[in-house]
Amino acid sequence: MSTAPRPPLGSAASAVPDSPASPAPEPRAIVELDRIGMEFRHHQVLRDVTIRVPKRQTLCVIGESGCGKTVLLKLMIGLLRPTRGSVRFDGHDLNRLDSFELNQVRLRFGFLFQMAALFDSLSIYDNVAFGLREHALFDEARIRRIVHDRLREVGLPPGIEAKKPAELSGGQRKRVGLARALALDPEVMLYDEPTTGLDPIMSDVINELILQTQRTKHTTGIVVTHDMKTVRKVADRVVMLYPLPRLRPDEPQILYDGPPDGLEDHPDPRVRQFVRGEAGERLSELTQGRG
Ligand SMILES: Nc1ncnc2c1ncn2[C@@H]1O[C@H](COP(=O)(O)OP(=O)(O)OP(=O)(O)O)[C@@H](O)[C@H]1O
Repeated sequence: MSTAPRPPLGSAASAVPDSPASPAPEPRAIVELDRIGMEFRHHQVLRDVTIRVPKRQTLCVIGESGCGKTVLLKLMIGLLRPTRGSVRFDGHDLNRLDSFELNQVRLRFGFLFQMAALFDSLSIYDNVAFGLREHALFDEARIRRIVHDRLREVGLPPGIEAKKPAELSGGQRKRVGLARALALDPEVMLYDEPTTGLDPIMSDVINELILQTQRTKHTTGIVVTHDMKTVRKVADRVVMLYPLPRLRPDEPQILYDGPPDGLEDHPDPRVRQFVRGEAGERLSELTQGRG
């Protein structure tokens, strides 16, 4: 058995030369979900969902609580395997990768979790350095520079490095989480409800940082959010999912896929109600135990 280190996964699609006669190609998708179905012990959460995310796009995924948005993010990085359909990253079918290759793919993602998910017992410095050390890519002097730079980019002073997460505000913890997610220069950033629990000003700071990341680092962004201000500020495109229990079997689960400015006056009242935050029939449905 060979013990030689394997080269990093390359781009499968880039190996295909462009034909000079062919029309301008569609921007290449970096993340592709193709006819995904997802069930947990007979509880079906996603049905026949297809989403292609081109490089550098910022996609916001919206929809009622429980419709499967976080599951979608986990499928994209292979933390969950779909019951049906395929997930591809930069041309590679995640289902066909072994654990080494899947790890190589995950290195190309940054993930800002809902509650920032910092390690309480570690200092802020060690939290941001964690992934850099785990992957043993750099010496400590280089790690120190990267940690300083990332904390500065998210607007946190150097004095914060020695503190523990419990000493920080929610907004500061989110920014540390972002600094950590950006430490390895990811090509794709996944944000799971990045502004939940923050005041309006701090929410806007986080939205600005998402925009800044997209503009200066040219990352692809996938943002799961309930916050329509985030959608209006950062999205190039919006996908709205609907909870399966409230759909007919023949209805598509994606109610909307398009630019953010098409949401407000969309013909489907379920889309309009969601973006305007109107309860509509929901209160009576909930009181009748149908929600
Ligand atoms: N590992 C799991 N095992 C069993 N069920 C799961 C698992 N992960 C998610 N689910 C179920 O899948 C459904 C969708 O969950 P998900 O977290 O994706 O919803 P969401 O749209 O992100 O909701 P919210 O907006 O409230 O965060 C829920 O009913 C949840 O209970």
